[in-house]
Amino acid sequence: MIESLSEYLVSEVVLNSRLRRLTDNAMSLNSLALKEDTEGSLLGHPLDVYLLIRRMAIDWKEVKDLLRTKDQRLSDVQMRQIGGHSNHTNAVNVTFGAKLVSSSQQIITNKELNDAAIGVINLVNTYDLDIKSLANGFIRSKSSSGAEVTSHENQSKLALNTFDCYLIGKQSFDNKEYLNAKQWLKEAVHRLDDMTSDEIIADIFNYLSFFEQKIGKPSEAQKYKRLSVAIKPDIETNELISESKERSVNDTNGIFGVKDKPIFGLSANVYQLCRGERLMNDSIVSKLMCFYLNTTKTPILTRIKVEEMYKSPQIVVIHDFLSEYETQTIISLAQPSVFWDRQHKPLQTISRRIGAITGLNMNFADEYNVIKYSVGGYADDHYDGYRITLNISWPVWQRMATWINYLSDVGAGGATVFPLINVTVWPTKYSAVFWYTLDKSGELNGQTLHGGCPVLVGRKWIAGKWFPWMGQEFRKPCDPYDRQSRHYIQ
Ligand SMILES: O=C(O)CCC(=O)C(=O)O
Ligand SMILES: [Fe+2]
Repeated sequence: MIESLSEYLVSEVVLNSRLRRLTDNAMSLNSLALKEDTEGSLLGHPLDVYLLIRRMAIDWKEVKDLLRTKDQRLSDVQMRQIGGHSNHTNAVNVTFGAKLVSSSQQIITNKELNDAAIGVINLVNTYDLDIKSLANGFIRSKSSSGAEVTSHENQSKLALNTFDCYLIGKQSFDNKEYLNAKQWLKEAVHRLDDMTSDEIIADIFNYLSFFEQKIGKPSEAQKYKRLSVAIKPDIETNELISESKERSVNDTNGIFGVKDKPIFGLSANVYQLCRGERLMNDSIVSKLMCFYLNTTKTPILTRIKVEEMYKSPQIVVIHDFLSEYETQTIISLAQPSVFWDRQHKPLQTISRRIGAITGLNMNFADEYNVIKYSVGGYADDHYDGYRITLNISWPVWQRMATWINYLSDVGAGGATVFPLINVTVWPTKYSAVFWYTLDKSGELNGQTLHGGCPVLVGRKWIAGKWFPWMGQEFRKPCDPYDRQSRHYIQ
């Protein structure tokens, strides 16, 4: 669509500068998005993703309107694909960025724009990002322990404008994150220009007046109110900013600025773990070891580097497990995302190594499940098996263990976290993480709850392999009367 519109515009020579600017912006963002699909490295910044969606939602609507008034020939211009992303991989996309990519049939809707704003808010909350820096295109954490991604390549190509900060501020308000909302709206004020509509300016001042009133600064509130009314005399006053807004503030037990809505996970420590804070007791940490695995079972195994992340239930990271060739093979075969690995030679070799390390029978393992997370993509906390009790029959499809290969490095974020035992596993290309979900008794180990943190910068590719219970009874026999023992690798 962008290309056909552009051709049309060039031929008409009736362009005004506004139209030219809008199309130029969209063209450069569009080529960014297209490049991303083939090279996998662009659109790796939250603002690039947000801005692309905004351009599609807002600017194109404007282009369309401008053209309509100029020339009815717009109807000849095919409103075809946005972004041209039809050949995206079939891998699961748990992300607001990917939503854009897959919704190529239609003009992006306001709902998608709001989702993009929510994506930005989620990242701000999870990684405790400094809003001022982010609005300027930099990713910087407020706290010293948080994500610190300040290198040049992690700066967005474009900073946010008044409308963006206003939209994200309003969305934060709806999420009851009032302090963040206020900060976003202040950023909106800093960016006011003659492109901003009076409607929006008045609304920003109206919100700010409301915030100042709430935190007990009536004179500041008055100041903003005057500004707001000067622009739009008929604007609702503070007191009337609407019943629902008033009520939603009271919902937070009167504490102004409380973040009461986790985006994923059940507990606050999920966020801390995602940010890389160390929460594990020193006494537990001191017992964790790194070692070379000795096995004579297969000659392929020479030096397998194992790092214990937790003792019991045992969670281990296998460093440098895959080669570049093996990694690329899995990624290229990941269409469709589930496939039989037995036909591919490199995959057979990988399987033999996994079998030798874990002691599991690979003939009964699931196929790889390859997942690509884009910026903002995450996996909610979950167990890989079902909670069942011993008095009911043992389903053979119950999952017993999980192996995850990390197929990429991640610019920032994207850790795999176990919030109940304070374990953070950082995704590093070529490495793998492994744990048993079931104890020796056959019961699910309640401490293996885990999730994937939102990707902050870049991409995260993983290939997961689950092991159903069936087929492992001779390798890892269970004992329903042993309620203490766990399974271990080898
Ligand atoms: O993305 C992650 O790090 C975890 C994914 C996961 O737990 C799963 O696919 O079952
Ligand atoms: Fe999982």
